[in-house]
Amino acid sequence: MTILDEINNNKRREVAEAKKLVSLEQLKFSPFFKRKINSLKTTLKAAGASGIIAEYKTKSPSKGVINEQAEVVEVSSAYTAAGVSGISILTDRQYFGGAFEDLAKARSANPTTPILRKDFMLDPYQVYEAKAHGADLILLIAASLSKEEMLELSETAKELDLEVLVEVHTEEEIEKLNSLVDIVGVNNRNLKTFEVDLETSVKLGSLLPQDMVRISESGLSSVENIHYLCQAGFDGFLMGENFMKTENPGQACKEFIELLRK
Ligand SMILES: O=P(O)(O)OC[C@@H](O)[C@@H](O)c1c[nH]c2ccccc12
Repeated sequence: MTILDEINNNKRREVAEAKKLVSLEQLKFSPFFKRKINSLKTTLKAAGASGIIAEYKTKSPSKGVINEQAEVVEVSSAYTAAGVSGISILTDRQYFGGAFEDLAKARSANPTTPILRKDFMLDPYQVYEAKAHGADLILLIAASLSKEEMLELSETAKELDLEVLVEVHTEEEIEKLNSLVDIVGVNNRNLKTFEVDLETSVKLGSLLPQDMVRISESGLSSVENIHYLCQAGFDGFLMGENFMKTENPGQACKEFIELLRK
């Protein structure tokens, strides 16, 4: 069994429990259901966009504890002030130390920044959870879902006016895309082995539909990485650990974007 299988099995149990505690109807009472979303697709294509999507993540299966003292409102607000194009908030508690409250807090602190709910989505119920806690977009990991499941989850997202980011890591997974997908993310990290290779982005990027907004995810740590991927046609760059492993992730992000703009 791979770590991804393990995470997904745990997620199925969590979702079954959550459904017993909070019904879909109850989730719909959240005031966040009434807000209009901030489009990541739009901010990534805007003139002068940094393209940086900064992630809030305190631990991970590949690195263990990354940051013990970070505070989500402080970090996410600093990310926005630094000029990010979007923010990614981990909501998986078991493996990534995340929480729904982190998402809701980041939302309230950053009313105009696009925010991704980063989790392992397997059930339409989770799309409602994302909406109820203030997300603008959801992540669908192609390695975990069939083409049919991806379509069903994409349809639910569209019903709730959420954007859909699909993560791919292999050529075969590109076949699972559908017309409701807003953004494709190429994960440089193999979720089965944790190995990171930027060439994954370059190779799969060339196989994606030309007009598809695309981002490169994981293992990015230098301005050179970003320039390289920009030349390969990428519009966005998802960075977590590089900022979160520092004492002041917001400041690290600010300095990075300043360097990028030089
Ligand atoms: O911390 P990094 O190497 O900069 O990576 C960020 C992000 O890409 C990574 O956290 C990630 C990519 N896809 C995921 C799917 C689930 C959880 C986490 C992820």
